[in-house]
Amino acid sequence: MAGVNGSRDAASKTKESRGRETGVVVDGVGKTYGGSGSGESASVRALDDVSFAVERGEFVCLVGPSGCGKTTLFRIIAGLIDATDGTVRLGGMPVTGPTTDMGVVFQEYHLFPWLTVEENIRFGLDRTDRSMADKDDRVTEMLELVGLTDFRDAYPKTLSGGMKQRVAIARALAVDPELLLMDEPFGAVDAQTREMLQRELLDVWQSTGKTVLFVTHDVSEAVTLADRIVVMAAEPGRVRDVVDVDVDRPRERGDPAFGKHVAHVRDLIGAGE
Ligand SMILES: Nc1ncnc2c1ncn2[C@@H]1O[C@H](COP(=O)(O)OP(=O)(O)OP(=O)(O)O)[C@@H](O)[C@H]1O
Repeated sequence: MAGVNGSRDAASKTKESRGRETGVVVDGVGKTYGGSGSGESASVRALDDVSFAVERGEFVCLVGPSGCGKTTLFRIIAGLIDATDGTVRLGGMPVTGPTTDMGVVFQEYHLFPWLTVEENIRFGLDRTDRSMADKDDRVTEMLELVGLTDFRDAYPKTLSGGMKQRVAIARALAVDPELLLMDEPFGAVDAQTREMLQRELLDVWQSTGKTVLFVTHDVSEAVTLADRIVVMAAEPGRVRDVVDVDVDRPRERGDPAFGKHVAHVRDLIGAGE
């Protein structure tokens, strides 16, 4: 099991080795919340000098203890909040706000309850200049991809949690983003559905070749899914290590190599607590 240093080197290596930078590069990102200067509110250093790169087509999971800044980092990468220091680049371009180059999936689905499954998937497409026929084809393709063709006209409230999350994934992928960015997407479903969604997500990833950055607090989930795992430490949030998951897919939880990776990542998370 190779531990790779998640330093600035990782960010620059990607750039150098490929000429043109692809995938995602998180470069020296820091975030300080609050601190009014009047002494009324103390500042919190949520992230400090976080650097790592996700290569194009790679599946990377981000794990760490509660409060290590996973949500903060996710929001910075998604362009929802600004970093205090450093930059995030996608395909070599700085991320300065939300962009259709990223499909974002949250734990809480965020579907529009007044729209059908089809209309939810079509939502982002309607903000592009694709032709109507192209949009129709894309929606049909996405419904097939996530196995919801028969639920095209259903409303979200009639769907199970797992089905809602499939709609959210289809909606995120519909505009053909470079990056699929996911924040604890399977955190609200039962264990059996979670395992099914994990298998389905791997199928989607393998068939689309998308770059995926997936935040989870579940180490087994990270070892099931990822090519590499970025392990964070808290106070301040920083990269402790980056672990290669060199276990063949499909991965079995009973496989000793799987267990070894889980134990290693748990040790890294526990170190220093
Ligand atoms: N809006 C905010 N204002 C001030 N402090 C914040 C804010 N959001 C987060 N923090 C602080 O920043 C640190 C990182 O929080 P964050 O929610 O990003 O961590 P996390 O790893 O996602 O935690 P969890 O796994 O518990 O959700 C924590 O100390 C938190 O209290």
